[in-house]
Amino acid sequence: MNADDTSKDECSGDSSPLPSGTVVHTRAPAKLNLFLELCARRDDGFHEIDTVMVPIDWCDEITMSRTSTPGVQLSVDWMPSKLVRSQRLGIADDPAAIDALLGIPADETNLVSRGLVRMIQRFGIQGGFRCDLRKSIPAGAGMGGASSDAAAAIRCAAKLCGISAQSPELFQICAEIGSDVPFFLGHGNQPLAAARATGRGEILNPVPTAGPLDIVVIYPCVSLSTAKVYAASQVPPDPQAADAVVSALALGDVGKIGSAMMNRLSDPARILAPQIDEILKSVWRGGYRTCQLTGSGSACFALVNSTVEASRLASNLRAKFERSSNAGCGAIVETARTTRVPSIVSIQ
Ligand SMILES: C[C@](O)(CO)[C@H](O)COP(=O)(O)OP(=O)(O)OC[C@H]1O[C@@H](n2ccc(N)nc2=O)[C@H](O)[C@@H]1O
Ligand SMILES: Nc1ncnc2c1ncn2[C@@H]1O[C@H](COP(=O)(O)OP(=O)(O)OP(=O)(O)O)[C@@H](O)[C@H]1O
Repeated sequence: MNADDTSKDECSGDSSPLPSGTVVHTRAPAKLNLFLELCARRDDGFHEIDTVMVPIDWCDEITMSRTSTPGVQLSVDWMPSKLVRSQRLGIADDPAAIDALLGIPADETNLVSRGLVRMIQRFGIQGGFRCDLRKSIPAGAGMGGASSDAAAAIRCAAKLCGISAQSPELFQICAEIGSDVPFFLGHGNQPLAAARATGRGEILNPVPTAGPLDIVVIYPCVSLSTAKVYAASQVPPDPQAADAVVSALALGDVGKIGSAMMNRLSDPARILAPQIDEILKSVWRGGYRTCQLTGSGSACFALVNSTVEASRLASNLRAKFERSSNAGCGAIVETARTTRVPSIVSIQ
């Protein structure tokens, strides 16, 4: 997926209800946190944070249509299949691990369902939606998969029902569903290549970038609870600011970005999941100090200088961390590039 996938009409807000039977499709990109600081613990159980996020072209896919039947009919599957994913993770013969890592709810607890139910209620939409969600983004990885899916489904519903993509209610619904969700809506009329988020993560300021960044993502065979990682974290006495990362992003200077990167949730996540510690130390020993945890984990990522370097690092890390099936938990290593959100909502 590249930046051109951002639809112009999606940004112009031209909307009228689509004919009955129309099917729309969009991608839901993952995100990485180049910087994440804890500024304070709030009385409502959340933290004031200062974070810089970039969307990447590792995406889930959503296909949606309206139904005359009220409610949300949701199907969830993995790309290319749950079996292939379990084999790549080395858990094909471990039903408990498959459930823990690949078990995605298809009921009202799925953030896609939560978002669509709120759309139906907030806009008095007649009937309901059918949504087919095809997963690629690992869950419990700190990559914003569920949040991105929710924002993508909300944008598809808006397109189907002739609701402007700029309607403030869309942002409100996203902010109600989760702290990461508003980021995936983009920012006003402009596609978003990077954002600095404060509050609990819902207050967004676009960050200028010099162009796409090349990345290697390593997802270990473990799913981490965001709430548990935050609960195990400490607010520092002197929180760092994201200004250095923001300036380096504008320059597109990978070395400068790398030396300004930081994630305050890394230490608690490494204690909760020692696999993360093993991966980080191994990649750092390989000379990639730009490698760090994203969000609340468990995935880690390294910034590199080119797609060639990304391919080379990824093949080295696959040899080290990926297992054949049934050889015990491994990891999934993928190259990626930063992109922009939201992606186009296309009519099938
Ligand atoms: C770690 C990040 O992914 C970084 O982008 C986000 O801060 C988390 O965003 P998210 O997964 O959408 O989180 P939410 O679903 O809103 O909150 C899940 C739980 O994480 C904790 N949480 C989340 C956000 C925040 N600013 N402070 C918190 O302490 C709270 O215990 C909350 O109940
Ligand atoms: N659409 C969805 N995709 C994946 N998981 C979902 C979805 N809806 C609800 N979930 C549940 O939410 C849990 C967390 O999923 P995920 O990690 O993708 O969420 P997130 O909060 O957006 O991302 P992050 O890991 O950055 O916090 C999953 O383990 C799953 O049980």
